[in-house]
Amino acid sequence: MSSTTYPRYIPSVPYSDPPSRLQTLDIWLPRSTNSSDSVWIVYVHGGAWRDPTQDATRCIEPTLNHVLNSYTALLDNIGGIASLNYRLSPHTSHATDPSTPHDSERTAQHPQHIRDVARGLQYLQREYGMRRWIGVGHSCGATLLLQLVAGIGLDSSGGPEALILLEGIYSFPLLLRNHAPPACPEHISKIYNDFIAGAFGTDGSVYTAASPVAGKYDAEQWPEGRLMVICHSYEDELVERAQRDFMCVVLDRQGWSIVMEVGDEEDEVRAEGRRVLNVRDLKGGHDWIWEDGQQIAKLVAEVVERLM
Ligand SMILES: N[C@@H](CC(=O)c1ccccc1NC=O)C(=O)O
Repeated sequence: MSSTTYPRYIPSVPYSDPPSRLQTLDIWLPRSTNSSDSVWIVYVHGGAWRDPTQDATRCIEPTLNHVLNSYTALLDNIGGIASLNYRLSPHTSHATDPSTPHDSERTAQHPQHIRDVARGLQYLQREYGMRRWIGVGHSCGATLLLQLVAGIGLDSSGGPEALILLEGIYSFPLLLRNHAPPACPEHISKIYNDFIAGAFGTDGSVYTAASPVAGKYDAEQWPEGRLMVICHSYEDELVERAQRDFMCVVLDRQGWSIVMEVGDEEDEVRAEGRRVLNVRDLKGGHDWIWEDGQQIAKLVAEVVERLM
């Protein structure tokens, strides 16, 4: 007879019916039972909605190792850690793994990505009793988490208590404008146009409506929201600071209290009804941030502690 031991890692769990290759998630459980107060961490990877080399397992691994090795006290408050895959958009020019037109896992278009993410979260709520949770998203993973709480491309939305947003894309029109010639070389501009068109089609009005900056983040739309930590590194060579600045303006207008400094007394998320937006600078290049994972683990530990 086999007994289940903890901590327990469960890879590639299908969350859809019928199951499919990328409608899966990885779960890490610290123990067999959870108190209803415990918080889940849900990671959503980036890769411009199309990069086959950025998946749920690989992208959370460095962060997960830091959490498990360096923040062990934290685990008492964590119900589980999950990392989501979602179906991707085409990437026919990928150097090592180009997509083919008949691969239904790699021909997705908005709102399929966000609907997959929402389905994955519903699965965790249904099958693992996930109640309280914190979303962590890198690049287009940050975009997807804001679309989720704003209900962009969804019939219903469901709420994390906090979001950690890393090097995210929040306005598609601004991203394309900031990567247009002559300031940006033609071949680079084409990459941005290609992945936005791959993920959202070629109708520019969709870009505006689907951008997180067009969403609502007030207490009516997202009642569970208490804390957002929105992060950017000046060394990010792919997503520019203006994306974060634009998102902060939108959140400020919708009643979020911006706190720039660590340990500022304004930063009191325990106060009833307070919605705090922390703006943080990270170090390192766009992908190095998740490849290294140390800064992400530290942020996760901090946010869990502040919510408890
Ligand atoms: N590695 C990606 C590129 C990528 O991820 C990216 C490029 C520019 C700006 C943002 C990006 N990723 C966001 O999720 C690709 O293969 O298309």
